[in-house]
Amino acid sequence: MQIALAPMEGLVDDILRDVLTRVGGVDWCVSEFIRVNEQLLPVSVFRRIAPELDQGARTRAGTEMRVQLLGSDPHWLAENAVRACQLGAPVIDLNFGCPAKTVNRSRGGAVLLREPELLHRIVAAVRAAVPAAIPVTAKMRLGYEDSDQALDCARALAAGGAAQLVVHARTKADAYRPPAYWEWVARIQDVVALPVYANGEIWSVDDWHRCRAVSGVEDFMLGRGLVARPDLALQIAAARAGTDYVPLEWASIRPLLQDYWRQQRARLPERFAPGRLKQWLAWLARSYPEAETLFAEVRRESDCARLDALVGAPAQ
Ligand SMILES: Cc1cc2nc3c(=O)[nH]c(=O)nc-3n(C[C@H](O)[C@H](O)[C@H](O)COP(=O)(O)O)c2cc1C
Repeated sequence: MQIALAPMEGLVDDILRDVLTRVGGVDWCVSEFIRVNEQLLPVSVFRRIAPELDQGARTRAGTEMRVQLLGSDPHWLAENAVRACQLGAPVIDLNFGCPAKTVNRSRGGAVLLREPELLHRIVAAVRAAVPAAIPVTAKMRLGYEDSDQALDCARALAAGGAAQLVVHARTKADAYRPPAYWEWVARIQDVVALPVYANGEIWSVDDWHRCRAVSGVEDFMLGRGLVARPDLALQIAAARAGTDYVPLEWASIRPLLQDYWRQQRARLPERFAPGRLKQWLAWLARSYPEAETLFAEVRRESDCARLDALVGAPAQ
């Protein structure tokens, strides 16, 4: 079984990847998407979105970080994939699932799922351009309005040379509304010979048990569930191994939040750092009552020094 941390643009940046992968149980993670238009992006863009490239494409915990590209032009995706590889990307992941309006108006993300033939051309172009040793992988939703073409899309990605497929088991029209249709992961795995990961709505070990039973696959990608409960991957690994595991309590999570805040504060201007803190804390508040209390205290606070006092200093 492999467990991956999902790419989440605007939320799972390198700092959160650092903190979450240090908790453990995550086999690999992915950068936020790098938007590719009709140009070769400067090296600085890759370094900004995927700073781990400068440390062997690994988080501090040693977890592999893959680079995700999003776009619709096979040629320019291939050119930028080559650059990412030159900078050290161990895997190129292609995003065919982003539901954001701006992204889809300019033809990227989930809208491409209406055109399986284009999916094939994109993967094939990237596959042909990057070194043979670098896997090209894909992440897809089930479709745009409906899942009528889901199997065709998966087949097209496989035929184009994708080495692995993550299926976020919902259409663009479903947005993030539960449920996730894990049965579609099984249908997709039936028609392609590459490893398929199930993704969507795994918030707990119980969800994982059900997802595993319904999808039939053995590999999983966790997004919001892991952001809200940082040891979810460890909980799942223990459940799979049949070993005892005591879930982390807030006393163990709080130092992670403190470290996250310290890193965000060191990087961001004072007016942006509080937003980042509140964003993660809002997710943690779903799992830990103490985080809910802390969130209520910080939500209207924008002064970084006062937030330092509320969040507390990380133990050195
Ligand atoms: C805030 C946010 C940002 C996301 N950004 C990306 C992204 O950059 N690339 C991508 O492939 N998927 C992105 N996704 C989708 C997630 O990777 C994942 O497929 C989705 O959240 C479902 O999994 P979950 O239910 O475990 O969260 C994003 C999702 C959210 C909520």
